[in-house]
Amino acid sequence: MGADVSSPAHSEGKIDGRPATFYYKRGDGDEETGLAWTEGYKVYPGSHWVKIPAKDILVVAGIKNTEDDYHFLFVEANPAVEKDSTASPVLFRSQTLTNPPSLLVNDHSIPSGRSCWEYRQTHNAVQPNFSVVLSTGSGTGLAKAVYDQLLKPMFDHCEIVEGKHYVVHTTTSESSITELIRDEILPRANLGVKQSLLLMSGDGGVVDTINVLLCAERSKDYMKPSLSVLPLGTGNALAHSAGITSDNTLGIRSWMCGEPRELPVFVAKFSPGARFLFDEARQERPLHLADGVQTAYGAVVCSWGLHAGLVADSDTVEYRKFGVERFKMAAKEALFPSDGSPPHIYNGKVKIRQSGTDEWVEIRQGQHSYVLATLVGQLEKGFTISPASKPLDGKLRLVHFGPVDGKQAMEVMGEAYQGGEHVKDERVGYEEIQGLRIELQEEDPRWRRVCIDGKIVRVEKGGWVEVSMGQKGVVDLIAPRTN
Ligand SMILES: Nc1ncnc2c1ncn2[C@@H]1O[C@H](COP(=O)(O)OP(=O)(O)OP(=O)(O)O)[C@@H](O)[C@H]1O
Repeated sequence: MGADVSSPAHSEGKIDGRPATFYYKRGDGDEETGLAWTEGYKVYPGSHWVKIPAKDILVVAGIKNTEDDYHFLFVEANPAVEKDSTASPVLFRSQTLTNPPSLLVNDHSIPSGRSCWEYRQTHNAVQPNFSVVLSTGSGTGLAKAVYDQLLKPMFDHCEIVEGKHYVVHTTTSESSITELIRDEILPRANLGVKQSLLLMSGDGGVVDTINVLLCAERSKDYMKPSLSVLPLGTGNALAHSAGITSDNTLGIRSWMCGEPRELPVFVAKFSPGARFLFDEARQERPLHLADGVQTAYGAVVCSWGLHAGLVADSDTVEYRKFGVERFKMAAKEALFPSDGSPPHIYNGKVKIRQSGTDEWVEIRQGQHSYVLATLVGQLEKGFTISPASKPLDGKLRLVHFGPVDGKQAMEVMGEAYQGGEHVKDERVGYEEIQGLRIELQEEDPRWRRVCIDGKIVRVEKGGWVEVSMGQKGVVDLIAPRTN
C-alpha cells in the first residue's frame, strides 16, 4: 500500500456507510491490481485489508442525487463450486463507496455513448428489445445457475426488470435459438428495431444466430442486432479471441462496457448432398440454399481432418460432461486408436486463393492430417491456433499439416497450447488466405465431416466445400474496447 496520501490512488471515505481507507492499484493484470480497503482511517501494520482484484470489477457508477457516493459492482469467486460443479463460478456483489479513489472511478466508470450498455436499450419500447438466451445445452449446462446467481442479481441491482426491460428465452432443443431469431428477432430487425441479445452460450449460440440472419431476406430498413456473449460453452473460441474473457466477470463487464464491433463472418458453400448432422449424428438436415448452392455461415472455424473429427466425436452427452477436456480426450482416441492402428490420413485436394488473385493453388498434394481455416486467435482458452489473428480483424487464416503419426500430432497440438508456437514448426503451414477449397476424396463418411463453428456437415462422396469471407453489416458483437 505505497500510495501517497494525496494521490488519486488513495482516499478516505466510507464503505456501505462505514468509515474506510481505500487504495487503488491501477492495471488489469495480477491479483495485486484493483481496490484494497480497510475499516477506519487509521492504518496499522496489522490492519486487515480486503482486496477486490481489478479483474473482478464490473463498474463504478455514481449514485444519482449524491455528490460522492458510487455503486461498486464486482464479482466474487463462488466457494460452492468446490462441492457443487453445477453452481455459478462467480457471484454478483455490490457495495456503496463514498469518496473512492478518483483513479478507480476513472478506470471503471460506465463509458458514455456507443460503449454504454444503456445506449443499447430502449426502455420506452413497446416490448423489450433486449433478449437474454439461456442455452441449457451449452458446455456443462451452467446457464441457468449463472442466470440465477450472477446475472439476475445484477439486473435486480441495476433495476433492469424482466418483462419490462428484457425477456428470457430458455432453450429446450437444438433448434430453439434458430426459432427465436427467425420468428422474433429477424422480423423486428427488418422493421428497423434496434435489438440486443445476451447469449449465455458458447460458439453454437452465435453460429445459430448468424445463420438465420445471413440466410434470410433482409429489408432495406434492416437494423443489425448486437450480440453479447456470456461464455458458457465448451471452447468459447469467439469470446476468448474477442477479449471477452480477459477478466473474471464471465462476460458481464464486456456486456456493460464493451462496444459494438462488426462481427466478421465467412461463408462455406458445399456440393449438393451435404447435410448438417445433429443429435449425436443420429439425425441430419439439409443446409440453406443460397442461389441454389448449399450454404452455411460461421464466425470461428471451418475445418476438415483431425479437428473436425474430434469436435464431431466428442459432441455426445457422455463426452460433454468433461467440459473442455472432451476435445483432448477425443484427440487421444483419434491419434492413438484402441486397435493400435495409426491415425487416419485424409485424402483430398486442398486449394487456397490468396489476396490479389483469382487463382486456386493446391497445397500439400494429396494427403492431410489437419486443415483449418479460422477467423479467430484461440479455439479454447490457451489454445492459440492462429497467433497472428487480432480480435475481430476479419482475416481468414489457414493452419495445416500433412500426414503425421499420433506422437507428432500431439507435439504440434502441444505447441499450440504454448502461445501458438506450432506455426513456427516446419511441419505446419500457416498463411492468410482469401479462400479455401477442399475436394474430398474419401469413401468412408466418417472422413467426410467438415466442422463449421462446432457444427458438423457431412459432405457426400466426391463432394467439396469452398470457404470465403461473408457479407458485412448483418450483426455486431459487443466486445471490450480496444484503445
Ligand atoms: N436444451 C437443448 N437441447 C438440445 N440442444 C440444445 C439445447 N440448448 C442449446 N442447444 C444447442 O446446443 C448447442 C450448444 O452449443 P454451444 O456452442 O453453445 O456450446 P458448446 O458446444 O458446449 O460450446 P463451444 O461451441 O463454444 O465449444 C447450440 O447450438 C444450441 O442450439
